[in-house]
Amino acid sequence: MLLEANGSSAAGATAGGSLQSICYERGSLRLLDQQRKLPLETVYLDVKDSTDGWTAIRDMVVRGAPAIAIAAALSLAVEVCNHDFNGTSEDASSLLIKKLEYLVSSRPTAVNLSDAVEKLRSLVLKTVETATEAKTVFQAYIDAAETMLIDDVASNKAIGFHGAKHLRSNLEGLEKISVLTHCNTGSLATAGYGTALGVIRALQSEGFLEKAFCTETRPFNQGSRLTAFELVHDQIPATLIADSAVAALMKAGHVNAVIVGADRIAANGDTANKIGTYNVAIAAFHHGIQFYVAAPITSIDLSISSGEQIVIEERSAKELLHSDGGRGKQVAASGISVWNPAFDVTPARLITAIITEKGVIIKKASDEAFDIKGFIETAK
Ligand SMILES: CSC[C@H]1O[C@H](OP(=O)(O)O)[C@H](O)[C@@H]1O
Repeated sequence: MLLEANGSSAAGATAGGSLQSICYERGSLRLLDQQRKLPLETVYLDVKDSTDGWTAIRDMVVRGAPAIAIAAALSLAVEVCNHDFNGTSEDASSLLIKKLEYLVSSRPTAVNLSDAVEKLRSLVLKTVETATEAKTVFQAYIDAAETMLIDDVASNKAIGFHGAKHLRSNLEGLEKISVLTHCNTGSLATAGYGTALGVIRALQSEGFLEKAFCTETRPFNQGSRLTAFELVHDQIPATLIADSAVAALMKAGHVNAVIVGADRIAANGDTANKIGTYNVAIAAFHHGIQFYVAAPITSIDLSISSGEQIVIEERSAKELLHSDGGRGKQVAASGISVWNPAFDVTPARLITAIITEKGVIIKKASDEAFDIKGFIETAK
């Protein structure tokens, strides 16, 4: 059961004054409850084990493709760190793999979770080949899970660097640019700094950002509750708009580029992201506005050839029937049916380029699809 940590932290600012959704030290994991109204309600929940981790991910206490993967891995790390275990190294391996397979069932669309689980599973199987004690297997697992937390921030800063550099060279003639983003892809969706919001942070730090526009991102309101909070916290010039105002803002000439995150990118570049992203991409295409996806390589799923194969999570009707992403008062009439997909797929032909920590993936002029496999092979 998720318990509120005694005494919530200051308004979300933790290590180094930056916002963090994941507060971890060996043996202890606390997650910022992102169902709440940030920054008015800043509550951290204690996560004691993988069951708490699964619940926190399913309930979107923690959300965001990279953050989901890291929270899952660390929830199991605190479980094995704090529980006595009397089995063999083989027993430890079996326990970890069983718990990892359970964690991956918490949310289906973001590939980062299954990617992290597969990497950790392989590490456990390799470790147990030579380990003579259970604690050796557990220690290797904990070290690997902690490394994911550390590596993610560095990855996001590299995404920010490559993204800002690419936009500055591809939006020549503009002293500063205004960028629109959808959902939340910042420190509250990752281990810190963010992906698409990381590019916005990099543009701001280089003096190239005029303004960031963020959409509310109904029905969970990641934009109005989370992205607006991050932008205000970092004193980045920003304006919040309704999802339905995107096309009008573009038509008025206020948007120079769009940058969004990703939950799963297929081998051809088709990208699953928060519901509403496809709408934004169509509007950008109609208005001749560059549309960028920013994501770590761990968001790429080369096992699927196109977005048709991406499983789209459908969430509770309550998120639409009630206010505040489902936690508030009822607003829609009882008896109305609801369709509430949490993601949609933007076809590669509507995406200008994909910004990763290894560099920017572009299409050959005439192509509608990306050669992502080729990029990854050369980026190694
Ligand atoms: C860097 S976060 C990537 C991605 O995850 C978000 O989904 P959710 O809030 O449901 O976890 C959103 O699609 C972001 O773009």
